[in-house]
Amino acid sequence: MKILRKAADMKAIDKASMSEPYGIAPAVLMENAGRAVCEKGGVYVGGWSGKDVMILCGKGNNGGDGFVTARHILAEGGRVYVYAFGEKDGYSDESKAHLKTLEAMCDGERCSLIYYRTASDSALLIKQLDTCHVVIDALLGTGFKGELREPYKSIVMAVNEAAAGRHVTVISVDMPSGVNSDTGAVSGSESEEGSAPVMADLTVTFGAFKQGQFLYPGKACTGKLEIDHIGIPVALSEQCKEAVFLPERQDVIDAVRPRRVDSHKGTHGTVAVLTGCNDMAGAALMAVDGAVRAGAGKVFLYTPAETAKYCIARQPEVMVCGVGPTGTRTLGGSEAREIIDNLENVSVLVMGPGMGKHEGVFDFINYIAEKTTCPMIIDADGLNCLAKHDKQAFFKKYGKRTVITPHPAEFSRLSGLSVRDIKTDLIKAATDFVHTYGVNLVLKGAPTLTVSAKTGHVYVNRTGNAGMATGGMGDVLSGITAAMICHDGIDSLAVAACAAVYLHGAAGDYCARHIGPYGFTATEVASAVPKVLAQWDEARPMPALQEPYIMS
Ligand SMILES: NC(=O)C1=CN([C@@H]2O[C@H](COP(=O)(O)OP(=O)(O)OC[C@H]3O[C@@H](n4cnc5c(N)ncnc54)[C@H](OP(=O)(O)O)[C@@H]3O)[C@@H](O)[C@H]2O)[C@@H](O)CC1
Ligand SMILES: [K+]
Repeated sequence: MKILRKAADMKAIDKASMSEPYGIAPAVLMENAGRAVCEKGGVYVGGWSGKDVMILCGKGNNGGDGFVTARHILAEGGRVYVYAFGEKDGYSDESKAHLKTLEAMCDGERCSLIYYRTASDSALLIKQLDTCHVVIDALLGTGFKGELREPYKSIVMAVNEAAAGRHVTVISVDMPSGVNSDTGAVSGSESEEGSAPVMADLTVTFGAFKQGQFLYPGKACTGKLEIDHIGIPVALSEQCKEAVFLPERQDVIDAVRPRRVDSHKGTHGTVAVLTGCNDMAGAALMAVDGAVRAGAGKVFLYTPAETAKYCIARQPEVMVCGVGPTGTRTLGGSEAREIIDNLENVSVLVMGPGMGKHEGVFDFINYIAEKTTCPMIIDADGLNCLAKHDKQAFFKKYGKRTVITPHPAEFSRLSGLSVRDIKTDLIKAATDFVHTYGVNLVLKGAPTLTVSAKTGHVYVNRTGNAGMATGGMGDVLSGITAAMICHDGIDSLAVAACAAVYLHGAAGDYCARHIGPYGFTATEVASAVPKVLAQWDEARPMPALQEPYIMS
């Protein structure tokens, strides 16, 4: 599974590479970084020969990578215009060494080096932009934070205009300048006069992916993303204490193992969805649909007697139980007491979707939690009611066996943070909450994050699309999550939730491909789940029991 890093992690890895026992010279990592940009960038632009390339080098080590890139592009037949924004003496030793070599190669024809100082340098730069084919953005990497300052602000604006108007290709070194590598926050979002970040066509990153390349809005600036390991020792790049992971398709396929051929419905768990109110039967039906489609062995729906009328026979595979006497329209404490004995053999509970905002919801959930021991998924109205009660006490008792699945507005109510603050540093908001309350969290959005209460590990999901930004998707996800918790071979709530989120997004992607970019429904996403599972089966080697030599 790929690991996403922060700037501080990269600094520590960089330092450890240079220290005992490895002792890699800093100039070597920089050399490898610059060479990687030339190689991967060359493939992207169809070779450097005959290309005019502007290389913008900032004051830090990102700029140093730019000096090396220039030398390699030159060797590949490109013409380079290098702008250095730092003072010669202000660069790090390794950047200085590479700058010195580049300086010796300048002939004013194929290689020019301009120390950017005044407005006249800016005029020259903007004029040269007109004729360049490619811009290499080595202004700012992992060292960037806040808002772009001048002169970068005006230069980045000119580069973006050239890219939009003249189709100049922009290749960013490590990070698009103006994107925070930890949070994905971008320059220009805080004030109207702020400057937008570089909009890269390609970003070549080093050693590890950075968190900000996978979080919006930074993700939208990154373009195609390539990685080069630049010779960092594997043991260092694989260290994963408190890591943020990027699960890939194969990771999820490995976790969601195929069913045993001799399995039966008892092997695949019993899901009880306890939810619904008044006439809000849709959310409950979509939650059970998610559980059925993702393979739960048996699915029960316990819903108020009045709601049950709409649910019975809508999905014949589901056993619908109306709770309370005729006329019961909500679930509260007395309804919980009525059904508790039926929940003895349930493998996982789902509560919250379409449950309503009345006071009884908390009594219901609290009583069920107290009298059961199985995993619970709490979503939507279940979360809104917890936000109003003593969530600290609730999660202290039940957090470890609970998965909560809020969207940002629900998470805002739970955490007390504004939606804006949550989005400004999504990973911090999510991990702080899990550290405080000790509950497994699925924070829905683009991207959805899953955080494990047990390990603190964060999983950033890559599947899904904007067509899924519509009602009912979260209800379906809660059902899929329940089925994944029951799935034979998955023994961690966080891994089950992470697999469910990936599967749900992949089913949404299937719908976007086969139905349309949007306009598909949550029910259609649930129906696409078995199709994605079939694709995963095709990607696996044949199960041992079906191999011909055993059959004969
Ligand atoms: N394994 C590794 O880690 C390796 C890393 N390598 C490379 O090093 C890069 C990290 O280098 P780094 O630490 O020198 O930081 P970097 O991104 O050049 O920026 C520092 C400069 O940014 C400036 N600045 C900050 N905010 C600003 C703003 N808002 N607006 C304007 N300026 C702003 C800040 O200025 P100051 O605030 O100090 O005045 C300072 O001058 C990394 O991304 C990768 O490319 C490779 O060489 C190989 C191995
Ligand atoms: K950059």
